[in-house]
Amino acid sequence: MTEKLFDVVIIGAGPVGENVADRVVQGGLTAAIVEHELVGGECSYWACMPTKALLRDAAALRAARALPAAGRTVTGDLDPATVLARRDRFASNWSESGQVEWLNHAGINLVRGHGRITGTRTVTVTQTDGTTTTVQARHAVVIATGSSAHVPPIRGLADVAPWTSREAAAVQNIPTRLAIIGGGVVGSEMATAFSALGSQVTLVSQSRLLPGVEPFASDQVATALRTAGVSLHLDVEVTEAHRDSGAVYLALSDGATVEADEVLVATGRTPKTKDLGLDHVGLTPGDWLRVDDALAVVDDGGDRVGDGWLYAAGDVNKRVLLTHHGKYQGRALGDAIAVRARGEEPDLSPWGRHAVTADERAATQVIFTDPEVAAVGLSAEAAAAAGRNIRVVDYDLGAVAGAALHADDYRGQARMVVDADRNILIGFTAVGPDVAELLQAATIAIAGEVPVDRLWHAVPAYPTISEIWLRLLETDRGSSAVKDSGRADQSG
Ligand SMILES: Cc1cc2nc3c(=O)[nH]c(=O)nc-3n(C[C@H](O)[C@H](O)[C@H](O)COP(=O)(O)OP(=O)(O)OC[C@H]3O[C@@H](n4cnc5c(N)ncnc54)[C@H](O)[C@@H]3O)c2cc1C
Ligand SMILES: NC(=O)c1ccc[n+]([C@@H]2O[C@H](COP(=O)([O-])OP(=O)(O)OC[C@H]3O[C@@H](n4cnc5c(N)ncnc54)[C@H](O)[C@@H]3O)[C@@H](O)[C@H]2O)c1
Repeated sequence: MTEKLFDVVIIGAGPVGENVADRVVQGGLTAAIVEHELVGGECSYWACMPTKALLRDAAALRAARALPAAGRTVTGDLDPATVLARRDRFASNWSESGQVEWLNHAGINLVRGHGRITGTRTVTVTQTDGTTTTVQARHAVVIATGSSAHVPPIRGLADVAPWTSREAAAVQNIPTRLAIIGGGVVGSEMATAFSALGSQVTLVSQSRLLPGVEPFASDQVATALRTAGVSLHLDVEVTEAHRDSGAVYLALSDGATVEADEVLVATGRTPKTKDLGLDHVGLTPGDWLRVDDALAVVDDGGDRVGDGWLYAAGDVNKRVLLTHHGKYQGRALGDAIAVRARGEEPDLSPWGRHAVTADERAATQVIFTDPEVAAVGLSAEAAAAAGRNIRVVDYDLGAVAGAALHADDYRGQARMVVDADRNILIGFTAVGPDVAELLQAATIAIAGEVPVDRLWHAVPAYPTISEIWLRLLETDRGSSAVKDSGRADQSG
């Protein structure tokens, strides 16, 4: 057995673990990162990048077809093989060499193998040949082990060899018929992608589509999927699955049966904490890790584990299961650990240098369906449930001149949620073609707590889709209802 000593030990070299390690090293400490699969994690090889590559060609095709002359130049269909080849490049052909090179360049020590906590500030790493290395941390151990697909206990499901998001993201042969269980972000994006790539898609979900976003956004995505030929069974459960002569059959709670060639399970995530040695620190293996404001791991009573040497960042702490928020946590945490190692206190006040305030107040997400959904902060429902005194302002995006110019028959909607007591924005959602890039303006307004009256002076350029801001602000002041009356305002 080998023994090693570093200032900080991080378990998991996904995007979050890499960011923690980078900030720790930038702060003058030594760091080891433990990885048992590919350096780069889920996002790089089976999630964000490959899935967006599966979706991008179809979005470009739709954009061209929404214009009369450009649309006439598009005469063929998507070639799945070419799309998959580009997807392979965006998954780095499942090679981690570039990421390992980056670790070396950043001065981060890679320890290969499966990490388990075996004592105070101690991680034991087991290599595939069974040899072990004990890695001791002077200051902190950070768990950044991420999450994997949750497969629900539906009778027969495990026996039909269901796909998870991994098999879908790395698909080599597009199935003729694809059934999807789950209508969240993964289910909706995969339905969009596989339908565009030629599969006949049937999606079954026990809730409405995209239950986490404003209902008007889910409705528009559901309508578009149905128009594209996707069969949606919403608010319905799958009661049983079986395979017969190659085909998969799903029995639904409303009596219907779905027949497909493959079935994708997209019903949420489970934390990678089962075999992590959590029992050595009094926690239950398999649970999500609870953390406090400093991202220190706490027990059920809210007390820090040990004397506060154990932290958790990214998917595994269940705060926000998104790469960019996990990386944000990783930057804050890495810097805070370095500050503490110097004997100083981190700034954990709201919006402070080492706080992760945006997780609660300004979490951002783009869902790359067609139309896209872009959301930040609170939905109207979540704000009301939190007891906030709010104003909700809606506007038809298709009535904005820039949007009408962008695509014929542009359909979309935007909503801002205003804290009526403080007169600041606390939520924004847009649904429509190419709304992703609208999000950062809303994010800055929310994180900056910019008074709505000052937003009047952020004048959007004409004719861009960003003029939605002017229209929302006018509507908030009650001054535009007559002028636009749901038609494109082409006068500016
Ligand atoms: C299909 C899909 C699409 C997505 N698309 C997006 C998107 O477009 N944008 C977005 O922001 N988010 C997206 N996400 C979410 C995103 O993938 C995750 O939020 C992100 O990967 C979390 O990063 P992480 O570092 O916490 O965990 P991971 O990326 O899962 O990395 C954890 C790492 O830890 C390693 N590990 C685990 N246990 C051990 C152990 N005991 N010892 C050693 N190593 C270990 C794993 O092998 C892995 O490399 C998507 C998710 C899915 C499923
Ligand atoms: N563009 C992006 O940012 C992006 C893309 C993909 C995934 N992600 C992240 O990955 C995570 C996982 O996504 P997900 O879609 O797996 O989870 P999710 O929690 O977003 O959605 C799960 C869906 O499955 C349904 N469901 C659960 N159990 C079911 C059952 N037994 N039968 C039928 N339906 C059932 C739920 O009602 C819900 O609609 C999310 O947190 C998401 O943010 C992000």
